Amino acid sequence: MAIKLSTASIFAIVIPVLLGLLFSNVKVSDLLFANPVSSPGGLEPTATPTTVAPEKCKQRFQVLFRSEADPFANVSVVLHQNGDPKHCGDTGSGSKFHALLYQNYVQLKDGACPAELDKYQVESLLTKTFSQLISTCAESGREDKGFLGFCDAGKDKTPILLDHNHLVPVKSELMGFSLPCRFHTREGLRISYMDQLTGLASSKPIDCEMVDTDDGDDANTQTCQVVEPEGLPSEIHLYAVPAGRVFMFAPDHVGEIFHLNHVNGALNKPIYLKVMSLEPRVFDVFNFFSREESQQLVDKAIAETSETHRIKRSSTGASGYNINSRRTSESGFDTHGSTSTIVKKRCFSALGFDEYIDSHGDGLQILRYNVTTAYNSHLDWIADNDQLAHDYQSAGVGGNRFATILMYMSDMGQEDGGETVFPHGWPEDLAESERLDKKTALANLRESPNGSVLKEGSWEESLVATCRSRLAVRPHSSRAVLFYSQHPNGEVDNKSLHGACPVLSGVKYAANLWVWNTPRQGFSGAPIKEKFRKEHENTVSSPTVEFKRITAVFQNTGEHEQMKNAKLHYENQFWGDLGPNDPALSVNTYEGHVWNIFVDGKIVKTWNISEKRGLDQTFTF
Ligand SMILES: O=C(O)CCC(=O)C(=O)O
Ligand SMILES: [Fe+2]
Repeated sequence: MAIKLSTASIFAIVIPVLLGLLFSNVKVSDLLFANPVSSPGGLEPTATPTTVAPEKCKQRFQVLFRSEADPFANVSVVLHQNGDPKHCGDTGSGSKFHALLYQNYVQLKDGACPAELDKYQVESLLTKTFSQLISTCAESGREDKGFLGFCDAGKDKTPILLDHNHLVPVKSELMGFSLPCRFHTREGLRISYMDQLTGLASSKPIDCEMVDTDDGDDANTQTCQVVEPEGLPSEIHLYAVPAGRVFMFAPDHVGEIFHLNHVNGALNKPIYLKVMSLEPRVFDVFNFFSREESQQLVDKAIAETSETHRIKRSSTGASGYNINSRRTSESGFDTHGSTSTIVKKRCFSALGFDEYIDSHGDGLQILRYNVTTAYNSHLDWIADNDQLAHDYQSAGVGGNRFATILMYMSDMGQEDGGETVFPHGWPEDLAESERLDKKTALANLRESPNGSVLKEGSWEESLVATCRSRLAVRPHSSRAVLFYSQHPNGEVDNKSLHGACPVLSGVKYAANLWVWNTPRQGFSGAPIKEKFRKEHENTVSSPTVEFKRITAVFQNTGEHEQMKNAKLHYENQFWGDLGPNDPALSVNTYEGHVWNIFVDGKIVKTWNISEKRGLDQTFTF
């Protein structure tokens, strides 16, 4: 097939080559945004690709789909914007979609028709084809940019993820070069190969019916009985995730089931979700982890002795070890235990990640609540602070927590307390007329035998009243819940407010994983605020370079009165107290790490670790 280049596309290729020569020290990642004259496409080697014969091209295309026939002949691909249960457009059935995909495939490498496509090429191809067929999936307010404008929200709204430089930009007359979307199924599976689409077009997704289980041994009190689907689908639903964003489930109604048959949960059973609330988005997670795993996590947490990881009174906030009277629980971290590693990886798969990225999650936090202890309502999304280099503005290019998976490791009875409450949500299984108001709930509590453990008029007592009138999830060993702290566009979801209800009897153990939309603060690739960027460019380590381990010792000499409340932090993560009477703190660290001294929540001293100072370094102040 002859390839015609329009004048516009010739300019689009030639001009970037010239610019590339002029600005050869400009990073590719700085260029990868919708801008017709600055694309990495132009920086690629200019050797002419070998064009293959049309017959061979066709064959290769069929192999990519593992299908000689058009898999979409009777199937329409229905497109959704990330997190939105309503669709925004569709391809219609018939040969148009397949034919256009072929045309774009041929153009993808200027007629070279690669025998294999990586996931980024697949995404680029799909983005381009959908943009040509569907005009209704634009971002509101930017309708003129069409679907491409949805996928590439622009430099100020696209966080740079670790694989940013792998993205294959889409060339178009409208946007020049723009970033592609990613595509996931309703259940979160990322489309990385064309034949996945063939599979989706040739069988309906497995569905399930909820039935009560009597084994009582794992996951939850209900289980999902697979309902074998009959016939062929007439639609495939795909969820388009803009560049730089993360997949989020798109719940439509309370009680709806998401059967994640691509994610192996506890005891090799597929995980499934049941929608508990739409605002906030809260899901009951079934088959997520087993009682055995739950016991292993508790045992390890109890046995942990290291100061930074052992279970102790919980702290709050983005930085520092700050005891807060509104969080009276105890907690510790399990960052590298074998069960915790398995569970963390499972969390990522369940959330729609196709790979585990350690820096997108905090360590698994193990929580313990004794009688009366609780965590008052809060957001897991971290509020920003001008002093911090990390950019927490997830609606822009920043990174923050976007999802929490909370796992329960104790069975709490109806009167035992310890639920997780969502004060903006409503009990999922109660008719409106049966809901309790807060006042009645408080009166009932005061009359109940467990009510007397809390002080009258305390915030804990008031929280119990909220717990008994709003959506509250009761802990049940090996039950898990998922909720989102962000909207799909990265804006904080204030309705995700939640709290841990006071325990009224027994002990509650739970574990949570906070998952971030970018690498979290202090890690390579984490977003840094503009004003701190220069400083960081010289210090942040590249993930591909091996560094030597450095032992650094920090000590307060006691000479400076203003340092009497000094606290050592790795970036903004609390490490230990460093008052004049505290022992020196010795840490293992690496080139490029940044250690800070905080006094009263403010950074007063910073050290950038450099190998040049040797492998044993001492810092006194
Ligand atoms: O323990 C719970 O139920 C909730 C814990 C929580 O929200 C947290 O640790 O951030
Ligand atoms: Fe929380």
